[in-house]
Amino acid sequence: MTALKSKFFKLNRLILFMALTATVITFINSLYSNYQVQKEQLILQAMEVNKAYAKKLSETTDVFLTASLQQLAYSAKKTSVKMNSREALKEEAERLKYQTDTFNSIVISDAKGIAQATSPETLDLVGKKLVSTGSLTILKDRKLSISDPYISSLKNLLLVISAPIFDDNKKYLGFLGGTIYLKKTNILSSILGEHYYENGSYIYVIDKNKQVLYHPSQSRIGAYVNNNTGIEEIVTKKEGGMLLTNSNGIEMLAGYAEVPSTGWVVITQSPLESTQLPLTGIMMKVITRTLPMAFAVFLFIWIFARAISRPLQQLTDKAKLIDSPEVSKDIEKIDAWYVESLGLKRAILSGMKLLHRQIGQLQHDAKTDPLTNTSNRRAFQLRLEKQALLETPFSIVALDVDHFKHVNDSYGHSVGDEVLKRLGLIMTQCTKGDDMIARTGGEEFAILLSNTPLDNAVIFAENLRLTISEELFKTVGHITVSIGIAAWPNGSVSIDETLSLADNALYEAKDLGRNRCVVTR
Ligand SMILES: Nc1nc2c(ncn2[C@@H]2O[C@H](COP(=O)(O)OP(=O)(O)OP(=O)(O)O)[C@@H](O)[C@H]2O)c(=O)[nH]1
Repeated sequence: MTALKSKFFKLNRLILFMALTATVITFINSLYSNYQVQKEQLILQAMEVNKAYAKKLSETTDVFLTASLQQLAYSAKKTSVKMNSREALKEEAERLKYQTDTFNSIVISDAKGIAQATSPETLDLVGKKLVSTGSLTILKDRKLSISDPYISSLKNLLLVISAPIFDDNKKYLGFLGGTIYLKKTNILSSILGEHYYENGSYIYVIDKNKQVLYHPSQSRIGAYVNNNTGIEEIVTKKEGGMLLTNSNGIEMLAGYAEVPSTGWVVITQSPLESTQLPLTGIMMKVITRTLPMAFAVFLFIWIFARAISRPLQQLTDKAKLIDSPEVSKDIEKIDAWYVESLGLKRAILSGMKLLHRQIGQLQHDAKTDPLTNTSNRRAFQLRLEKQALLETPFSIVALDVDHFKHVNDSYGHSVGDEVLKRLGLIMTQCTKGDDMIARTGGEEFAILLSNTPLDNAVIFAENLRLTISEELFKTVGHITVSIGIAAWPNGSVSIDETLSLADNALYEAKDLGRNRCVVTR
């Protein structure tokens, strides 16, 4: 990953992105499922309403047809004695026609199919033979019946509700028929037409042959329904609900129910689209009610995520300053409140501790002579530079073991080492905290006496020389040392020159016979 990318992908931003994505996805998902559920509910409801409505209308139609048949049957019984009087028959026809709005016209025929009376009279059929298919079927069947629709001799699309007329000896005398003109205002249109919905809903009635008996659009009456996707199921099942595409290609929710006395089917249909109209309003309500919660969830995730990221962010920031000695204290203060962050904090702290310890060890090693555990030449040089910087006065005591080669040669190198170690200890015991002892060569040492004037340094050096000469070294016995002393400041002499002056004094001490102190003033 490039540096640019890694800078962009900050934990805070990632968490914000995660919180936002989670909230938006949840919100959209909940909206979508709500939408689907509401849609299904609305469809189911509309379907149930249409089914119930179709059932109710089919029952109403059935009640009307049954009542009409009863009415005609009763009238036919009364008419049997009037068959010889056209006047009486005319009166009965008039009564049936005008007493109720049930029929568009009434025809009373004799057994041969000759019309004996009509109402209204304008039909102009009296005395004429009825030749329409409907009339011939009625004459043949001789029973209470409701005909299939047919086109009459007067070119009306009609159906006939008829009752046979028998005398007391069961002799067939003719029939009494009430017609319903399907394409004109009729009782069916009165029963069904007063029921209508808004939003493109409508009712229609078909017979067993899928021929339309009633439809709000008059041009459809008498036509056969063929290009409706659900019509086969409707005529087979006779009762139920379904989604279909009507003859105009519109998706409709249909409920349908059979009229038991005729086998007709009443169908109520409403456009699928109109049933979904309330959806927008419902969804708006869902959105306005869900949004505050979604916002609260987002806020909660964000705040919580920030709380999770905070200790990690702080640990990262502090870990960058790992070389600073103060940073451990800052890391200690970080509130690592959950297990992983606490583990990380502890790991960083112990890592830092280890690192500082190792750095300390390395620093110590870089400045220390491993044999005598005194400082080395490099550390001594740095100390001199510091003295110069702070302009603190000091004295240098340069010390060299006399005839050390003889020690090595006589007792071995390791005995010589032990002598050097012991010397280091003796010098340490003789100096103060602020002084520095360094091994500057094989058997050479230099001691920096801080804030010590030359006279005091001479006293110190003389004491040290005596202490060493009185010391009984293991295996070796007594040894002596030669010492050169110089002090700073000393006129225009530099600090480096001061060390050389001490060295020179030491060589002089050697030359003068060893085991002595020589001062450079
Ligand atoms: N055991 C031991 N010997 C060392 C060490 N460093 C240097 N020497 C020995 O110290 C001796 C120094 O010898 P020289 O330079 O001749 O000096 P000296 O014998 O002390 O004689 P003067 O200084 O003239 O009195 C040599 O034999 C070195 O091998 C060390 O770390 N351990």
